[in-house]
Amino acid sequence: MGAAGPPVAVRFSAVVRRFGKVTAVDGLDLELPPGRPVALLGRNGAGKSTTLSLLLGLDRPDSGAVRVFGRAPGRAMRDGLVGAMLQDVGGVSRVTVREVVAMAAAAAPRPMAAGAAMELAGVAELGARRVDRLSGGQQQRVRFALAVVGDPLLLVLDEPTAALDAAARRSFWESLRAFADRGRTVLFSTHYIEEADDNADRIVVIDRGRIVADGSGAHIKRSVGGRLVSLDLDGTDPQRWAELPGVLSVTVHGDRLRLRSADSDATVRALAAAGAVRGLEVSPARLEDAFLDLTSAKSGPEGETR
Ligand SMILES: Nc1ncnc2c1ncn2[C@@H]1O[C@H](COP(=O)(O)OP(=O)(O)OP(=O)(O)O)[C@@H](O)[C@H]1O
Repeated sequence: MGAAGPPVAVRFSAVVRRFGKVTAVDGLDLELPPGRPVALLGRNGAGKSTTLSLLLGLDRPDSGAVRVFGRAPGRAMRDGLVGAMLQDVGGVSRVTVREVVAMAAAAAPRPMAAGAAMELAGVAELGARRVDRLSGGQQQRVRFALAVVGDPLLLVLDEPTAALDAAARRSFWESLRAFADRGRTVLFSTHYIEEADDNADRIVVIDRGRIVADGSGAHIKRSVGGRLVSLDLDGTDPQRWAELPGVLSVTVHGDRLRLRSADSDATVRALAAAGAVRGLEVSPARLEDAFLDLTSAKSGPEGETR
């Protein structure tokens, strides 16, 4: 922890992690200042879980370094600075919610009251219930209570809402924001850009183990930019449109062709000249489009990715 300015919560320096031929994390440089919710966004297999495992000291990089509040990840965990909610946490049987949260509190160096963690997670009224008899959504909330009861400075969550329905998601994010409002750093992974945009101040987009965008939702949208020109597929190879003026990328969604364009007027003129105007629409690029563009195997010309 340096004397100048606040300490960095998380620092990845040139981190590489390979599994056989797969490079799951590919030279990752990332710095998170304390006190903000940050989303790690990427599609399946992008390297999110591996990144979080390295951060938690559950795995080690092949090269590069990971530091959490200036300490080795394992040390930071043992010092109670980090709380985690991972994807595959085995169920606990026979104990009640209150018991399991109290046990976790007893194991932490400087916990909050078990009741406070249950309150924060929205499981205060489930205290006397057996954990193994709760619904999936309720169990997820208990896991959240277990992750926060140590009152960690950094909370790490791997796809925390994967198994939740819409209502459970909403209340989960409320709990998470309430925790972040205590000035804690929160890093969560997700597949969903809307979820990232709604619940994080900063979105780090990762693809093939590399950061392809980093900033607010608005920043990411701007950095991808452009407008979306969509039209009905005409049965020809979509690739033929990749070379049209302005076109940054070409994707196919159902029976629609989507061209993201830096100059939609020029793209539309070229399409019209080629007689391809069926169902033509021009719209601003949405956040979802930006994400797809950043992370889908590019079918158009390689775009600037940062
Ligand atoms: N223990 C492992 N052994 C072999 N390959 C692995 C291992 N862990 C991860 N990988 C591979 O590394 C890549 C990144 O996986 P990772 O689980 O980090 O991605 P992810 O972004 O978390 O994906 P998801 O959203 O599906 O959980 C994938 O290609 C995956 O198959």
